[in-house]
This record gives sequence, structure tokens and C-alpha cells, in this order.
Amino acid sequence: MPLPKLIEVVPFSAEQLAQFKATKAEIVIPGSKSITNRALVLAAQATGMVTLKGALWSEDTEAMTDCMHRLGVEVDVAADPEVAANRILTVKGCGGKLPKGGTEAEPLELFVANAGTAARFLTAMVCLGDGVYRLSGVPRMHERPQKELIRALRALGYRIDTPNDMLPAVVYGGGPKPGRVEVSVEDSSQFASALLLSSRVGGWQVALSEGADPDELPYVEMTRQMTATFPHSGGTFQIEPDASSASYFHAANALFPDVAPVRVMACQPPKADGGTGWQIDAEYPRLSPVAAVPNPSSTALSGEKYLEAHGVKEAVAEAVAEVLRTRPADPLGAISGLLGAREESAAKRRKVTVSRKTDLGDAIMTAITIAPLAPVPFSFTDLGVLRKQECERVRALHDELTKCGARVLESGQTLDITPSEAGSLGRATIKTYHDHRMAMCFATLGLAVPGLKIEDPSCVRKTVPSFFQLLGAAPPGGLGVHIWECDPVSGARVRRLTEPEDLFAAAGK
Ligand SMILES: C=C(OP(=O)(O)O)C(=O)O
Repeated sequence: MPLPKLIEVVPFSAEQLAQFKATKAEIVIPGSKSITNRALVLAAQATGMVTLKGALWSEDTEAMTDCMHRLGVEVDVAADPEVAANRILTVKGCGGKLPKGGTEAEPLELFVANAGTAARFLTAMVCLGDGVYRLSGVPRMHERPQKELIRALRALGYRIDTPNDMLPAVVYGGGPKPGRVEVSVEDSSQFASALLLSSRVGGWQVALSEGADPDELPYVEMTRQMTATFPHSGGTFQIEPDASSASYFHAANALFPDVAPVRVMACQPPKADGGTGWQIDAEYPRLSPVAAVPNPSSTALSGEKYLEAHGVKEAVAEAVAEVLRTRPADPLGAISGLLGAREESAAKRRKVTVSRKTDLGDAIMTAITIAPLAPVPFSFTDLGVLRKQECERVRALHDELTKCGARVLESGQTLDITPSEAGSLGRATIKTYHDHRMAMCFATLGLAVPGLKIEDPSCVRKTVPSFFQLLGAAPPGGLGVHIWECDPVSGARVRRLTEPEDLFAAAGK
């Protein structure tokens, strides 16, 4: 589906929701961007052929694959018969000896677009080559931090020329230079990941700077575990679905708890030939802000953390203690009666805190966007790194949510969100700032809030090019959402991009 400059996502109607009850959507989530781009770097440095199954095919992974081709690393790209949005990538590992490199007069050009993973991981990897490489990206990538990684690589003995410690940068390959290096992850955990991914070939011992808490670095842990389990001498590596991309569909589920139409096909059980369970955003269903009342029986909401966050554990303990004290004839009935009241009052008084360091990764943006619809106030903390990503995300979320009528307070690196009255949100034209997650988050909010128009929705191609197909396609493969093309100047609806009345017919309803 080609995407126009401005679209409107139309909230589910009562009729649609009723139809959903019978239809049961099953959304297949494309592969993980973070795992695909890590796997490409590890596969390039392997000593044999590595087949990456379930690899994401999007702007970020295509940028990484193009760079690999330019470096002379052979990557065969084949369709994935299981998931159209994925590819099977077969990489001929070069054992760390990059086949191609440029000269000082004519460096080999590597264009990383706006892929933070490609920018950081390749800066470290090309240090192992023996040519000269010039890395550049889109203008926003030239503003994103790179300084600490460059400092660490220079400390290991590599030459990197850049006027401002950002991209564009010229890297002089120097081959393996064994040594110990410390790196700070304050601006991005990808600095540590970049060093770790190339440390086996480079002979680098990588330590986090003092003060960095490994428990607060789930993406570094992902890198460590992938590096430890990767088939470095050749074999097959299975990439799991992207948990951050799944968060939009989990949010859709939580927004319509009575219907619960969506089974999100993601983060499947561990497989013998590959990794799984490495994505912090797999926590999203447990921390989703929206649920009318915390409901321990709903699979989307179960889990220790969620129950704790919403005060349910406390309510259970109090109710059981009280029943034990009074010894009623029907103890179970008494407990559940008390629990209902306890959960409700716990939910009302509690402010839930969700941290970008310990609780969620990129999917924290999904939680922030739907938080105005939650029954309790939410505080999202430690958001500093979001300011230096695809856009200034803290400000962007604040401004666009405020535009929708939400009550959002930005203080330091925290966003506090107060519940909004039902029906008080909507009718806004959302800027997306070239940020895929802004488009996906606000399209998700649009499922429940009327009149949300989204500018430049095609930016979703960075990580989920099929996002609006998944939203608009007929169930069971999509959500069957109504999407309109709008006139970019007047905002008026021009043409419906999806044909909702046909959607359920197509699904056999
Ligand atoms: C921060 C993100 O991407 P990047 O890999 O470019 O850092 C993201 O996907 O939200």
C-alpha cells in the first residue's frame, strides 16, 4: 500500500468491535531490527556460512546489508516463505578480514541512513579492516551521539577523523589491536554493543565505565548473549520477532480489553537453533498502561511486574489477611469481594512509574502514548537517551500528546501523564519528525481516539514497512482498521486506503 503525505486512522466502531469478537486477528510480527543488525555483524566476522532466518527487511537492515555488500561481504537475500516482511539472509563470513576498503584519497563510502545500529556497529567493525572507510548518514544521524565510541576506539589505537566526533567520520582500519577499553553508555548503549560485537576478532576487552549498572542495560545484555551463542564458525541463526514492533498490537489489545481480538504472534518459545528472550520490550504486555482494572486472568496483563505496578499483589495480601482474621463461611467469596474493592482503590491512588533504564526499551514510547487513556497517573522516567534518537522524542511526545488534549508534564528526564476524561482526546494533526515510532505510536492511539491525522506515515519503513498493512488488512492477518488518505493542505479526507466493509467479507465473515 503506497502511503500518502497525510493519513487518518479511524477508531474502531462498535460494529467493527462486535465483528472482531468472531474474527480473531492474528498479527505476525516481523523480525527484530536490533537482533538482525547485530547478527549481520557477527555473521560477517564468522569463519563459515551463516544463515539468518526470520531477518527483518526494512530501511535499517537494508542499510546494514548494503554496507556489507560494499565491504565485499557476500550476503544473499532470499524471500522468507513464512513471513513476507522478513528475509532469509545467507552471509559468507570473512573471518574478520574485510574484503574491501578504500584509500586515504578515496575512502570506501558507507551510508548508514538513520540506523543507529549500523552507524555504531560499523564504526567499530571497520577498524578491523585494512583500508579507509567514510561513514555518513541522513542529517539526523549526523547529530546523533558517536563521541564516546570514537574515544574508546582511539584509546585502542585506531585513527578516526571527524571534526566534531560525530558522523561523517573517516575510519582507518588497523586490524586487531588487543587491549582493554572502558566505555560509557550514558548517551547510547549501542557504543558498548558496537565494541562487544567486534571484540572477538579485535582482541578487545570491553568494560563499562564506573557507575554503569549492567541491570540497566538490556540491549548490552542482548549483545553479550548473542555473541556468546552465535555460530561463529558457520550455521543457522534464528531471529525472533521484534518485541518493540509487537508493542503497538499489544497496546491495541489493551485498548479494547472486552474484545481482545489480537493474538500477537511474537517472541515465540526458544528454538534449538537460535536465540530468544533477549528483548526488554517483551515486557511490554505486562507494563501496558491501559487496562480498565488490572485483571490477573487476562494473558495480556498477567505477570509479576504488572501486578506489582498496579498494586494488585498488595491488595491480594491485604484481602487474604483480612479474611483470615474474620474467618467467614465462604472465604473464597469474601476474598474475591474484597479484592474487587482493593484493586479498584489501589488502581485509583497509585501512580505507576516506568523507567527507560530498567523496565522498557523503545516500546516505552508506546506506553507513553496510550498512557492518557490509563485509569491511573503514569510517570515515565530516565528518558534522557530518547532526546538523542530519531528525533527529540521527549519533546515530540510531549508536544503531540498535548496537541491531542492530553495532560502531560515534562520535568527533567521525566514525563508525567495524568488520565484524561473519556472523549476529551482527539482531533489533531500529528507531526512524526521522520520518526517511525512517532507514526506507529500515534496510529495506535488513533484506534481509540477520533480525528487523528498522521503526517508522513511512510517513515515506518525504518523498522516496520508493513505496519499500515498490518493495521489495515482484513483479519486474521491485520486489524481491519479504516485508513484514509487526506489532503495535505486542507486535511479533508480524499480517498479510503482500506475498504473496511470488504475486510470482514474477505476473512469469511
Ligand atoms: C532508537 C531506535 O533506533 P536506532 O537503532 O536507530 O538507535 C529505535 O528503533 O527506536
